[in-house]
Amino acid sequence: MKTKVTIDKLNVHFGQTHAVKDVSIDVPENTVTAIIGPSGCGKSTMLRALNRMHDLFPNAKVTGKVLLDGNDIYDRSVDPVSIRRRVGMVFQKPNPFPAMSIYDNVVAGYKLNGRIKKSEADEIVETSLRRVALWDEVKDRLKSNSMELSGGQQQRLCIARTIAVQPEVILMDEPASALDPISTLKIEELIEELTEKYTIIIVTHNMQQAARVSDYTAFFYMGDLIEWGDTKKLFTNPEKRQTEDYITGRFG
Ligand SMILES: Nc1ncnc2c1ncn2[C@@H]1O[C@H](COP(=O)(O)OP(=O)(O)OP(=O)(O)O)[C@@H](O)[C@H]1O
Repeated sequence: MKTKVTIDKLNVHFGQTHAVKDVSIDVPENTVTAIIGPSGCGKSTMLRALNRMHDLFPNAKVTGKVLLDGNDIYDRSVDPVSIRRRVGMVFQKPNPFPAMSIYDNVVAGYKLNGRIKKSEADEIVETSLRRVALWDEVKDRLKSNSMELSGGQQQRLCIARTIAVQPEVILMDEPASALDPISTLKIEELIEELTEKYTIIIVTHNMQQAARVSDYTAFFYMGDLIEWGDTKKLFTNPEKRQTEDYITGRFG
C-alpha cells in the first residue's frame, strides 16, 4: 500500500512545553488513521503539524519532517497555503461561515483559486453535497443561511466545503464530539465512504469510534507515541502495557 503521509521524528514545542516528542508514523493512502490518548497528550498538536497550522501560532516550534507523497511540507520552498489546500481540516465544532448561504459555504474555499463560472460552481456544490449525503436535505434551500441547519448538517456542510477544494488528505479533530448519536453515525458512515478518494486522519476521544472507523490507530501519552498499527490488533492485542491500560479504561 502506498504511503501518503510520512511523519518522521516530528517534535512540536510550545515554549517549555514539549507537546509532541519524536514521533514517526507512516500513513497509508486511502485509509483512516485514528489518533487516541488522554486529554493533553498532544493529539490535536500532532494533527495540526500535518498541514502547517502551527505556522499560525507564534510560540510553536516544529522540527522533524512531514512528507506528503515523499516531499517535505516544511521545506522552505513550500507555500503553506498550498499545503492546506492539499491537506484539508475539519474541526470539532461545526464552523460554517455564518453570514453565508449553504451554497456559498461549499464554494468558499474553491473560489480562492480565482473566478469561476456559475455552472462550475453549481456542479461543485451538487457533487460535494451529494458526497456528504446532504444534497437531498438541502437542495431546495441552497440559498438559505447555513446557520439554519442542525449541528450535524452543519458539520456535513463543513466536510463538503473541505472536499470541494479536492484535497488529498483530510484531518478531522473530533468531528463528531459536538453531535447527537444519529449525526455521529452519519459522520462515521461518511468517513468510511470518503476513504475511496481521500486519506483521513482523525483525532477522537471516543475509543469505540476509533475502533469503528479506523484502519490504523496511534496511541499517544504525554506527547509520546506509545504504539501504532492495525486498529483491530491494537484494540485486541496491544503490544504495550500502557496501551492496554488505556483501552481497558484503567486510566485516561
Ligand atoms: N497554542 C498552544 N500554546 C501553548 N501550549 C499549547 C498550545 N496548544 C497546545 N498546547 C499544549 O500542548 C499539549 C498538548 O495539547 P493538545 O491540545 O495537542 O492535546 P490533546 O491530546 O489534543 O488534548 P484534548 O484531548 O484535551 O483536546 C498540552 O500541554 C497543551 O497545553
